[in-house]
Amino acid sequence: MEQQFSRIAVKVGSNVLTRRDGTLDVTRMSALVDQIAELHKTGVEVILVSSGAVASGRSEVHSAKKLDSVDQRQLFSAVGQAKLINRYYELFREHGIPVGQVLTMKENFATRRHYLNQKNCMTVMLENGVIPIVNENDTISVSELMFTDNDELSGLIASMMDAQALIILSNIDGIYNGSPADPASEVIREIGQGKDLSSYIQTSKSSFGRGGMLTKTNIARKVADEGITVIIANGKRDNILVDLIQHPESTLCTRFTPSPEPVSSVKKWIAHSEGFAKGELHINYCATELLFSDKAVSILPVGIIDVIGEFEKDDIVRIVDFGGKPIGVGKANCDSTQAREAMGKHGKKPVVHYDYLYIE
Ligand SMILES: Nc1ncnc2c1ncn2[C@@H]1O[C@H](COP(=O)(O)OP(=O)(O)O)[C@@H](O)[C@H]1O
Ligand SMILES: N[C@@H](CCC(=O)OP(=O)(O)O)C(=O)O
Repeated sequence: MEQQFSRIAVKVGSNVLTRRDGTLDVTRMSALVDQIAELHKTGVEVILVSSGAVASGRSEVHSAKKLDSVDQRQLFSAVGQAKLINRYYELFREHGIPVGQVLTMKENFATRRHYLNQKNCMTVMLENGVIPIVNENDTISVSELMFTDNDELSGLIASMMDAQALIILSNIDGIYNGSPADPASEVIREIGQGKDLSSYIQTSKSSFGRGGMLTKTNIARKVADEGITVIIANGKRDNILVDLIQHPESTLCTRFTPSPEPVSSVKKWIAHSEGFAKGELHINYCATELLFSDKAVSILPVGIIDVIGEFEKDDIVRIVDFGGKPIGVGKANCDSTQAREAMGKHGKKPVVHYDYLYIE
């Protein structure tokens, strides 16, 4: 049977991999590994983004003194990640598939150079038949250096690796159109572009999860807007991965319709760089109108009314419209002093070139 996708990213949430008492659910892991191995053997390249380090370390160490939340996370993840990757290594070895560990953090996506280094690492792994198993490096990513959760990380990875699909496996069948606990609620099967889901999403999270359904939904929409199919499905259901790929019509899940327009690799990087912005370019009404038209336009000094913050050439800057609303991000073509000097003037070089501009 012809398969729809040749490269996918699969994100497995903590709750899929852990039992209620917080111990690692090796039976579930084994079932997921069997499915990934089956897809791998049919020629689908899989990048696995796996949570579960903290959850699996929790049962291994019992500290004599009370630990604060940062110490706990660092201790449990250091122990738990070793346990997790060891299990994966053994399970994939039974299928004759080599795996490699990629531990990363938010900062590694901030500069284009680090970004491309990571991309190269995973590309060379895939080219050599190695399945990358990615997780956040929880031992050193604390507070503002942390990803919201691994859903955010999986979105960045799917985008960076030009995956055709991102499958987010949680402990729920998809996004419900009401409280998941309400029997009248149903799974929304397809979510088109521009659909606002905020009224459906409860703030509740599963017991070991970090971000909840809201981050999943936000990240899913952003990634789908880059032309990548995003699927949210239940990782606790038997054979879910294989069914999603081989029987997409009859398998329960929520699917985000991907944008039909391809987005360039550099624009994908910029799209996910909002959190690294070093400054702001405030633009006038006319420039805002032009940015939302069909034309490919750059941010020219003549349309800039204010430059906030200090930034260097190639830093990420936020684009703010005439009403003070952030509307996008871009890579600066000059530093903030040069931008201020050129502001409001005609005939000057773009401060952000169209190729390095992402408007939301
Ligand atoms: N409308 C909704 N549809 C589905 N799940 C929802 C909804 N609103 C809130 N949730 C909650 O989101 C949880 C999944 O998010 P999360 O706890 O982050 O999981 P994971 O650990 O897999 O990342 C579900 O278990 C559910 O309790
Ligand atoms: N890096 C953490 C993942 C935490 C996290 O984001 O969990 P989840 O919300 O279940 O995807 C770990 O491995 O425990």
